[in-house]
Amino acid sequence: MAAIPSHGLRCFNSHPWLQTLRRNPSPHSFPSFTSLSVSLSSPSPVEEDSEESQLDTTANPSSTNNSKKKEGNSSFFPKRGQTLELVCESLAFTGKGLCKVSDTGFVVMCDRALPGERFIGRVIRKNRNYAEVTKIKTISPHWDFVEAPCEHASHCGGCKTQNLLYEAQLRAKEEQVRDLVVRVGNFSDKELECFDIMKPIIPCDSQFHYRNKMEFSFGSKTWLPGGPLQDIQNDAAGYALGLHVPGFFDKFLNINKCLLQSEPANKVLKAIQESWRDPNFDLSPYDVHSHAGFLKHLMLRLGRDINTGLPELMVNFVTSSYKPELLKPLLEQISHIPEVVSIVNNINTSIGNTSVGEDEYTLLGKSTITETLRGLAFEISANSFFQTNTRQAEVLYEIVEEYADLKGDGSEIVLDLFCGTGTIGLTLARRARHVYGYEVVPQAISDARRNAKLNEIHNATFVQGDLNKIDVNFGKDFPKPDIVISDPNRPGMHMKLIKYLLRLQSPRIIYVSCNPATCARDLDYLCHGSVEHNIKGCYKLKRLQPVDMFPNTPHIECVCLLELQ
Ligand SMILES: C[S@@+](CC[C@H](N)C(=O)[O-])C[C@H]1O[C@@H](n2cnc3c(N)ncnc32)[C@H](O)[C@@H]1O
Repeated sequence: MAAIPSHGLRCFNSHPWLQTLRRNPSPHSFPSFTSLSVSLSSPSPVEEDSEESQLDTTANPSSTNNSKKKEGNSSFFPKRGQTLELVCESLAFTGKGLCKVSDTGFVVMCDRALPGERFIGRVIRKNRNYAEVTKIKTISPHWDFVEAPCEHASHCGGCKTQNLLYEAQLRAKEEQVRDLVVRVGNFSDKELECFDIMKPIIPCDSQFHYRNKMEFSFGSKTWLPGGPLQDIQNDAAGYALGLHVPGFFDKFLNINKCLLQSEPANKVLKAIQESWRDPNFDLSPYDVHSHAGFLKHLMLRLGRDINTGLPELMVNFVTSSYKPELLKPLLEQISHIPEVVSIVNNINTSIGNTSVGEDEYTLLGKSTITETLRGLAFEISANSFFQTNTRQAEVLYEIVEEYADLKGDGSEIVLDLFCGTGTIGLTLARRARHVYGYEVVPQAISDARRNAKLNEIHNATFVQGDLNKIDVNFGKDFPKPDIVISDPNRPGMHMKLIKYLLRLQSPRIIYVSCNPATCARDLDYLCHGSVEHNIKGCYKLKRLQPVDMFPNTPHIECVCLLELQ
């Protein structure tokens, strides 16, 4: 397993602002996790200003800053719509650029501002102790600039850091994890360092084409970068098939090719792009305002044939009703592509934006695809969770196995919480007495059970259930585990589960996380407790391994090893 040298510590020390923020937590310091997450979870999108035409011409940006200097640090708070000249100091958690207003130190966050970049931003949102701006003009570029290979890179919500050198992306991610573990998790830099807890981030060998699953949305209005919405309703030329414009549920950037997904997936996307607007097909995109229209999402998922190792692709059309005859012409365009082995149709009649259907029909080929991970075969259906970067998932699971450190004599019990299709539990089952997996999605549980059979694993039990709703009876159906694996999705663990784990006192917990902020919070609860929640921590953080599963995006994965004190 390749690891790059630890940039984190070096970089951390070379950023005096970060030290200052920690030493001097003032109202103008870095936005707290809580305030940041509030603003993220309840965004009130403000239209992005379009380029310089929107610039406040009555005051040049530097004079704006100068006039504010006179007001003094404590009273400085920018107004909505105000323009500021800013320099991005670092990438904060969620991938936004963190800037400070000169002299006042007031913190401003800007999407797509990268470290070292000098730019003019307009205030679009004010939070308790920081503001958010939209970039309207770059004055000088960021450090570590590289040309982004994708034409959509500067607008698409998928890749936000494509034009940042990969080593700089890794450095920033490592810094963010360290920062959150210190600020939110209440671990000291010293203990992370002295006890060799935090490991250097593990890079991803492929920075493109690494995603095995992409979900594109159909929309009735294409958004063109820098321009107004193409408001030509009912005109197929204005229809979009692509990704959401960041922060907007109703604007779509039309995408013909995505560099994060595989070549076979791009072949399918191209074939559909070239045909779905054909008026003879009578296909309409679903409109999120009027709730009229048929096509909602196109999900493309890549696996491999477990015998030949050849790629196999699932195409999932999510539609608002079941009208297979309408999809027929599209099927004709893609069924000849050799990698396409499964075409399914999820029917989602809700007005929400989700791609999970209430009903699913197999229109062509198989209802699942397969993939091989750490020597085991897995069947994956359209709506089951499966790690989206297969190669890096192998790296992640190898770390989990290392941290689990099973004796291999078949004496130990493993509890796999948030087990998805059972991938982690099944890779450990070979060396355990029994694995118990819990997961909320019924389809994932059936996949997990089928996967156990497929691999002739007979010592694994998978149970469907909501881990946010456990009661005092949870845990009565299985023996006390020696090792708990917990791999929640972004919101992290519910307090009920934290309390259960603190009562359970299993010797070892391996916490796999795709959100370092909630991970840091949960580590704090498990290790230090919380007066507010009336819990006493009883674990010690032994290892924290960040893994880059998602190059060119702000997402970070971590594996943490906790031992009972
Ligand atoms: C990050 S995935 C991990 C899956 C699996 N460990 C893996 O590596 O493939 C999180 C899983 O938690 C499940 N999940 C989310 N909320 C849940 C809840 N409240 N109770 C149980 N499972 C939940 C999701 O369906 C998903 O399969």
